[in-house]
Amino acid sequence: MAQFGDYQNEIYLAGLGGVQSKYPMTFDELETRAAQAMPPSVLSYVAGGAGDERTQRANVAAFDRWGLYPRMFAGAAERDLSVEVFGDRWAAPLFMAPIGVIGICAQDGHGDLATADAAAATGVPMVASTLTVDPMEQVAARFGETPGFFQLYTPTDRELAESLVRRAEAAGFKAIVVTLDTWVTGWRPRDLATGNFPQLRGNCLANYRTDPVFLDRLGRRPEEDPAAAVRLWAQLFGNPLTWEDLPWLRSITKLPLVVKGICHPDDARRARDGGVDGLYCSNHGGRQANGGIPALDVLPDIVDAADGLPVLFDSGVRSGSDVVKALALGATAVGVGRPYAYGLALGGADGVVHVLRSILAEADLLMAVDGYPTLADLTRDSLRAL
Ligand SMILES: Cc1cc2nc3c(=O)[nH]c(=O)nc-3n(C[C@H](O)[C@H](O)[C@H](O)COP(=O)(O)O)c2cc1C
Ligand SMILES: CCCCCCC(=O)C(=O)O
Repeated sequence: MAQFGDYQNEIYLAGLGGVQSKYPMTFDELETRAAQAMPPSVLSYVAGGAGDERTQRANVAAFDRWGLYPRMFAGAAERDLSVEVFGDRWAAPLFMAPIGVIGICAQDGHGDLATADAAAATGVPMVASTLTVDPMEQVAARFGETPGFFQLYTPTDRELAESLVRRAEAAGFKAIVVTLDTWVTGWRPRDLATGNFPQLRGNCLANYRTDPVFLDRLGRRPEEDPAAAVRLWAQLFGNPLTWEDLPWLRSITKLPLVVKGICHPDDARRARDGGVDGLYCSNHGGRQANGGIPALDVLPDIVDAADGLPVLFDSGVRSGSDVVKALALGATAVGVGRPYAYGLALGGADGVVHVLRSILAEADLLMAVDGYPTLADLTRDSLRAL
């Protein structure tokens, strides 16, 4: 049985490692090299966060407060990391978190498609943002056998929202992830300094530009009047949802519905009672609210409140050992964010594949070394607070 840890041998055999390694072997090196490769405004968009980025750093530091107990005589020669999520069996409990405008991270500007190619190559699902450079149908067509989710930024115009969801269903996405924490962008000093938001907005409209309801609202094709398309931005993006909207969201799709941004157990319970199929514990990587709580710290409370519903998690995941810790704290599957954007900037689809395979290999080898052959073996008792 092939194991994710086999990537270690592949790296040795292919000579990908060493001082002049083709790809970085640590997150720090990945970030440094990506920073050299990315245009400054794209780097500020990806790397930056809210305020002085305290929460962003705290997300990462939270993982250091947990240690995994090594267990002996566990015979973990073979590991099974597979997990069932909404009826599909994933080879590993890892997915790519939605990254809006990811297209611009690739050198050819089509990073959405390259990310989808990486999903197809690795079996690691992509959650495709509403805000893509290429339309969702083209993204989904590249997934191959790998399932993909569609992340919805809910437009104020409900008919437009419903149209996006219908298209996601038709394109074969397997779940709808509604992001709740970003109906307006937070205070992001790096983006303010580079002034890149107008350019970003112009680059993420593919799903709207190809939408029949949007085109109907516009009256003519956006190519004929790009300024009008941009003026419509406020209606596309700025919808402060309330609990009153949940029954409507639930009603517009038969696909599994997941709500992203859940970091309080009361919200988790209320969403569960409102009929969602999954909770997504995330503080948006500290990009939205500064001075908050690391997402990992609230994960166990969300898992308890979920009462058996799947809980997706992201924010601060930088390595395979981070993935293992989040799983031990109860996550059903763990999302990688910034690291794969950096992989994309460095090496296109190949770069993303390397980042994902490295994270999976580290997680797998850690489970081998520390004696956890299956995900079921990883529990809160596997961890010790440091
Ligand atoms: C450049 C960038 C763009 C993002 N765009 C979206 C988005 O369109 N939709 C969404 O739900 N989350 C978005 N996120 C948040 C990610 O899904 C995820 O929550 C975050 O990256 C986790 O933090 P980390 O990357 O530091 O681990 C974005 C994150 C980054 C870095
Ligand atoms: C004008 C681009 C806004 C992009 C918002 C995407 C996002 O969620 C993020 O965190 O950035």
